[in-house]
Amino acid sequence: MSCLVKSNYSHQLSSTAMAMCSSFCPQIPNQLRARPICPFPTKPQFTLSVKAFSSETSNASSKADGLSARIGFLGLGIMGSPMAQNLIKAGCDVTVWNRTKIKCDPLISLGAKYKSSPQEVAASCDVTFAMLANPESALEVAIGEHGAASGMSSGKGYVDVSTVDGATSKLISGRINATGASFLEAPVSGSKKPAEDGQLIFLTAGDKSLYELVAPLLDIMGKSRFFLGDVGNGAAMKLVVNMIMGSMMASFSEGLLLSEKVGLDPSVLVEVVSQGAISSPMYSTKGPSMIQSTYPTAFPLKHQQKDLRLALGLAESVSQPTPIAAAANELYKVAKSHGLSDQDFSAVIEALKAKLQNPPK
Ligand SMILES: NC(=O)C1=CN([C@@H]2O[C@H](COP(=O)(O)OP(=O)(O)OC[C@H]3O[C@@H](n4cnc5c(N)ncnc54)[C@H](OP(=O)(O)O)[C@@H]3O)[C@@H](O)[C@H]2O)C=CC1
Ligand SMILES: O=CC(=O)O
Repeated sequence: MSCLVKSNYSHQLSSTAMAMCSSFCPQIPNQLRARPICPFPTKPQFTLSVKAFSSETSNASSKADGLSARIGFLGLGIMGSPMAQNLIKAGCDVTVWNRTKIKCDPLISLGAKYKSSPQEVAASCDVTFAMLANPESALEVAIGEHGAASGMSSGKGYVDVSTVDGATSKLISGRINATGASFLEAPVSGSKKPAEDGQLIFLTAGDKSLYELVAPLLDIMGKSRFFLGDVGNGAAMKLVVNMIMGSMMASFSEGLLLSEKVGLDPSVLVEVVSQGAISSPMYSTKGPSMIQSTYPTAFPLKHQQKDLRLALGLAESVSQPTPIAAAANELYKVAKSHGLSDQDFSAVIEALKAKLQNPPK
């Protein structure tokens, strides 16, 4: 396993690193170049890999001359839109597709190209990212009719950043590899704001060469990246992290409601929690709106429940007891059944309120 973190690097990029960064994103503005957005290791290992993406030219030097990698982005929801936007703002050549076409428009106005199917995006790009809702949509977009796989071929790369289970990821990987292309799973930890701020954490696994090749792009969208080995390990890491997060939010919800019931001010609870050993940015950012019973969506509740469901499946596959996550999952299911799927996952607190626990007959 290896991990690279933006802040671990010197803010002064080596000239080689800058040249490599430029080969992907030739128009990175100077103010971004001054920041450590392309934190290469001191020994860049990209020269040969860059050639692999250069489908219109066969030598790396012409690539460095400005024939930048063409990047596809499939899925422009809460996460995909800001991620693609950061690539565009960094000067990358980005082609977008989204099932609901209108969500492409803001990115097209920023300079993105548009293609009308995942197949066309993959066919016209060197590396294609996909950020989709769940295993079903990730499969449909990757290997369904007019899916990305049908536009892939040797020398191209497919990077799935959606949160799915390992079996889904392996299925997609197999179909992508069968075209001669490379596959990397790279689910992200971090929500809407980290996506906007380029502060995501990438949990990658699969083709190491592709990982190294797209590292400068991951560094535009994120603050750190882990390479975890074989396909399935990135998905598993993401599901374990989100299993913990879902349980934490359910427990926090119980605490907020209990504090209020016994006459305490839940805002003070949020403050106390924020100063102690269980402090988490999640509690301090979401606590105040939860107290107001408002749940502006950053991470949709339906996705958190999907992640708990997939994590429970993962746990079952290795006979690992996870009773706390199982209980939390039931709460998210209750919340979903009351129409809260598209609210932020902090709306799980509603499932603990008497009116939802004992709905009127
Ligand atoms: N939001 C967050 O905080 C985080 C989310 N994630 C994960 O990232 C992924 C995306 O999340 P997020 O952006 O929040 O989700 P959204 O619900 O905002 O976006 C989902 C995307 O998937 C597309 N989609 C859904 N079903 C299909 C389908 N059948 N065919 C084609 N496209 C489809 C949607 O297209 P359309 O616009 O047409 O509906 C949209 O582009 C999920 O796996 C989630 O678990 C990971 C980290 C944080
Ligand atoms: O998957 C959600 C997140 O915040 O990470």
